Amino acid sequence: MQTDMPGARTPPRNAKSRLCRNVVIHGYCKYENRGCEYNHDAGVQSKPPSGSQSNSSPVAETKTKLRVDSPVFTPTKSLAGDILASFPPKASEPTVAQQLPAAQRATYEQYGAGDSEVQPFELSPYNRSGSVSTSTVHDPASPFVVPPPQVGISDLSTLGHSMNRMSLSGQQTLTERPSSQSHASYYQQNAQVDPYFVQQQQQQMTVLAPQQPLQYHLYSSALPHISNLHPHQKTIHAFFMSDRLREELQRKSEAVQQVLDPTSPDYQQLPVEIHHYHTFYPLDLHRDRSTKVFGYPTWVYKAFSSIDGKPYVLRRVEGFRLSNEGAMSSIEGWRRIRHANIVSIREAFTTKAFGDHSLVFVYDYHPLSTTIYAKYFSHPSHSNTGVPEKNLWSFITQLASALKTIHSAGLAARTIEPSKILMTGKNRIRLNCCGIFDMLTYDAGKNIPSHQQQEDLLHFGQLIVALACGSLAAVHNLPKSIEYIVRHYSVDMKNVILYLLSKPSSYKSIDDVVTMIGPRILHEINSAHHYNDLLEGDLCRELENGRLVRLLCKLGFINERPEFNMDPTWTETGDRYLLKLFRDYVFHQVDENGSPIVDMAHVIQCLNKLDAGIDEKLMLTSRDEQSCLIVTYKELRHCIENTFQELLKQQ
Ligand SMILES: Nc1ncnc2c1ncn2[C@@H]1O[C@H](COP(=O)(O)OP(=O)(O)OP(=O)(O)O)[C@@H](O)[C@H]1O
Repeated sequence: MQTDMPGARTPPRNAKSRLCRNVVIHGYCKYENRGCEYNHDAGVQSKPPSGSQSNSSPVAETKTKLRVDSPVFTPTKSLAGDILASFPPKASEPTVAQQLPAAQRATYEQYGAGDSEVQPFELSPYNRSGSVSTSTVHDPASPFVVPPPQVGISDLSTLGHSMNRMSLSGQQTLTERPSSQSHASYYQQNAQVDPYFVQQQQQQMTVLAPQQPLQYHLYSSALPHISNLHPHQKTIHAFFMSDRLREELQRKSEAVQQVLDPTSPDYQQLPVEIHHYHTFYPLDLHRDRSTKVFGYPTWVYKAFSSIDGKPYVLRRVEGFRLSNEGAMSSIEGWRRIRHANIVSIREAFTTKAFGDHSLVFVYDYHPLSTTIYAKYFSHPSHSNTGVPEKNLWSFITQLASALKTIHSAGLAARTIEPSKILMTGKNRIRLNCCGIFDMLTYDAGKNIPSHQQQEDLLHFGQLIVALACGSLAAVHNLPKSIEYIVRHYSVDMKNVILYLLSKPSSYKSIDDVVTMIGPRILHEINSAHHYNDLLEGDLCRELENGRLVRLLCKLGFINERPEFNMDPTWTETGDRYLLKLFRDYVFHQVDENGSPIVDMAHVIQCLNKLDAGIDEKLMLTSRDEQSCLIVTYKELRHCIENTFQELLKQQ
């Protein structure tokens, strides 16, 4: 093996006919005239064919092979300069900053990135295509705006944080903003407070791109049927959760991120912030305010908390003036209840931010949920199609479980009615709006939970009758409805209904219902465990991807870093240079026509091998195709670990 110190080892006999490795790596050998025995005429070395990034081609194998663990592998600065010089930005090409959208460019220049004359990195093809956009996505037919998918929760919490800071330093508190003041003028007034936030708002207000449907199947399109796979072989689908689940989760995430179109009248009317909640988004889309459940008009909004950045549901009871401060304590018992079939309540407060006296209840937000009413009773086509018995038993089991917990805590649900039972997934229901009645009808010492618990059981029975008969009117003609149920459902179902509808008595309790439905509870547990297994299987597949994402993040921290430790050539030297070539090897391969090879399987395979640090060798070729390096994944893994540690130390 060669070294750059002549005499360190005795050169082989045929040294004169072998190209000096210093010439290959550095472009010159400083020992050329000081005793180095090797050939320094680079012209004798044949140029490798173009497109030679391919994995171990026979032609490439004949090139000079270098190992990463050889004593010399730190190209001098001049080499780094050469490498950069071989990729000069074309004068006619727009600079990095010029290629960014205006808003991003401002940020880019603000951080001084645009100042440096030559950026030692190129824009990736993704940037060039401009496919990554920060513009707000807008459906012309809808007053609502869906932020682009890449805006994550972290972005939302940043927004919340910005708002927080704004409220801390602003002249006027946000909570009591006069309703006549528009959002736009409010932001203009506060422009000096938080330019970042205002810039974001202005961008949202002016850049309303047409809504693009989310592409749910970007990385695992349907495959032809593949049989005879070896046990160790996997298709690309095996690395991702099922399409159905992914689509569902993405839709939910989209719903979480949905915000109001700033130009819509709704947006102008809503307060910017109440308490520590901001970014209000109405969830009840029908305009007529019903008072039939609570006796007051109610409004439901999704909003984000600036304390934890999470979305919550704020239910506003309009025009309710709280006369007894003690009523607030009635919420305490509810706050302690955590149950899979009850929408958890977080807090309640009064506000005048809507221009009236309102009482606001804060609940957990369950994206894309609907109500039993909307699902089974809102459409004419729903009538007379009762819920299948299997599903009905599942609902009964879930509600009985929720009621058992509520009654055991000495409380009563008081909201067992179709529009207040939330469906948060397939056959998954949750009791909503718990605790509201307790506060609205608070009369210290006069609330009688046992009486209200009996009412809960009665309403429970009425709900099952309505669901079984497919009509809300079924409860008004019970004999006929029971007759229908006897014909279409099991005897057990009839018995449970009759028990629930029987006269209130001190012996009637949810415990009896739980005993009656015992076998169905076992069935429900079994189904829940099956579903749990299914989800765990999906999670296992994604587990591997989490590992690869961590690896990709490390590579991202290292690759193309403009400078490190005052050294602008840092990424072009030593271990980092190898990692750069590895990145090209994984992502930037081209075929014989120069077209990009977009092969997910290759990427996943390479990253898995890198993560495992196996001994398999691969050949990396420099971008000018003048040199190639044979390294093992194990060595590359060391490179990543060492370099990443180096970065961490400088934090
Ligand atoms: N905790 C929650 N998480 C997610 N969405 C919710 C939550 N609570 C309510 N919603 C949504 O808000 C919508 C409106 O709720 P609401 O209770 O007002 O129902 P409604 O059918 O409009 O009843 P009403 O006629 O009494 O106003 C529901 O359809 C539901 O999708």
